[in-house]
Amino acid sequence: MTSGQQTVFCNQINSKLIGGSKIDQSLIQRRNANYKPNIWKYDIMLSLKSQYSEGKYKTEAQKLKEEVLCLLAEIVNPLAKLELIDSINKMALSHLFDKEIMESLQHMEYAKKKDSSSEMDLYSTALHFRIFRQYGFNVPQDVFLSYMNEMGDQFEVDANMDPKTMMQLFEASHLALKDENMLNEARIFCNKNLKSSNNIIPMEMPLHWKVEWYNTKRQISKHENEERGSNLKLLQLAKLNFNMVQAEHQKDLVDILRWWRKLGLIENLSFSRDRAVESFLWSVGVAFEPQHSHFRNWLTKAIIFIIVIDDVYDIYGSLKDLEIFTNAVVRWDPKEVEQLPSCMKICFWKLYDTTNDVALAIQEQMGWKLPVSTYLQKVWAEFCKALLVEAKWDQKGYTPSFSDYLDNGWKSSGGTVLSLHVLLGLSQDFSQVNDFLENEQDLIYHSSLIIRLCNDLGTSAAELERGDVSSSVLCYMKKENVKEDVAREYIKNMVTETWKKMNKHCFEQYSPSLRSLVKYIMNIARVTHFIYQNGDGFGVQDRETRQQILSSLVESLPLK
Ligand SMILES: CC(C)=CCC/C(C)=C/COP(=O)(O)OP(=O)(O)O
Ligand SMILES: [Mg+2]
Repeated sequence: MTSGQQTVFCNQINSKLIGGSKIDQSLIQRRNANYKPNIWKYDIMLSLKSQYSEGKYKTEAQKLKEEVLCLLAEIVNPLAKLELIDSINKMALSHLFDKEIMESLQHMEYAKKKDSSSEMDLYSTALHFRIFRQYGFNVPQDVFLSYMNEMGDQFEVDANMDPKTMMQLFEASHLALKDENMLNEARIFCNKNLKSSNNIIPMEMPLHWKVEWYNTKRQISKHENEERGSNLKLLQLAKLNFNMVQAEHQKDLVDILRWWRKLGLIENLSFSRDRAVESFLWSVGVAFEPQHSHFRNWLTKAIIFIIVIDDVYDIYGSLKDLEIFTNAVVRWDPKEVEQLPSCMKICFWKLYDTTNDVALAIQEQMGWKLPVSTYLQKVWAEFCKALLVEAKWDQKGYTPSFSDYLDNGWKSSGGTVLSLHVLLGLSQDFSQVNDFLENEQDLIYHSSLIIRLCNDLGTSAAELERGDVSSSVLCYMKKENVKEDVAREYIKNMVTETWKKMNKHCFEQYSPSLRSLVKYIMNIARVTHFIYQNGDGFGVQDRETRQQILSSLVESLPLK
């Protein structure tokens, strides 16, 4: 039976059953997505233990940190200082030097204002522009004006410029805001020229879209190859810090796997993905800093449930089941699931218990008296309601309009669930959570939209094959009557435009703690880029995702 026929069959059963009578579960045909089983041997993962938790390494790292601080203070040349800051960031050390980097940049900005005659070449301009924007300084795009043609609508520079400059310009152009035409031109110019010189410089995702922690080892080895004497201490610190932070992540992972095994959920859901390790990798990508262990624990649990519940809606549940399940989540009431098949009952109970436990843990950890579970429950309800809308479309074989699809799709992406965990787990106080929800909603929306678009770009092929009809790729193809490759290009462009809208939050006058919340929410979008860059990194987890897990969570760096 094809999946389309299955859907029809399911609908007939649904219409027979709706009307209050008890559901005969044996009559319902269930789908199966044939997702591969978990590839990680939990016993081996549970035995992960790193020597880098030992106190002696902390002392060594502190000494190296002080030496790098001296280096940062000593460098007078602005370009050399910016390059050092760039290296610190790329090797995931920025959290150790946040205050000093900010002070250095403020000082540099002041000095530049005093001496505005100093000329910069394109490489320095682009580096300066990117680093300052990253730290919230409102550098105008006009710094690139002298590289534009007279009309100001095209980049007029040598396309054979040295690769280092081209890469720097490429990176800078991704910090553009909406309607910044010069930066848009710069991006188009670099994309075109980098593509044609693909053999010399491999085409990459821009740094601004990359997950800092996933990229750290590569950056360390790049620096090692280009090593200049003065940066030796920085390199030593980066390697040691990587191993020490990884040791913390390993402890977190062990905690999560113990919880996951004890929960005993997946044994009851044969159709669903068992992705505890991959979900943990996701939360490491959102906040890798060692002090955020609790947050990673809470977020990983949420991600595991997003995946499982998504499978319940996309694969297993009949429409009647899904309406009951959604209603139970909306009412947050275990009594509502009586009529469901046992696996869905168990899924609800486990979600209910886990969410309430996480809410209590957040309250305890943060010292809040407010009922955090109400916030979490609401966001789970919104997620399930959006999944129900998609399930109805799919099971009826109905393709929504592109805009209707996206209006629902950003909610079904799970981005709001993830973002709320960021706010609850990483805010300074509860008023900050409420302020953020009131004033910065668009950031949550845009980050969620990127999840939806990247997910659709990565998974639509398999979903189309399975007979699912809701995907931005398909909706756009139908709306515009175009082929798949045209739709994919359009959606890729939408991702770029959405980043521009998110970038505006880089330049708001935020407090440092609010600035980091913005960064963590943007990190959600960055992880999505990684997971779905070459297809479905969650569904098919034995390629890039596996490599990244080994590299980030399992294998330490040899220290010479
Ligand atoms: C953990 C997070 C936030 C994941 C990203 C989006 C998501 C809901 C994936 C579920 O898998 P899927 O590929 O089956 O998604 P969908 O069914 O929505 O297409
Ligand atoms: Mg799905």
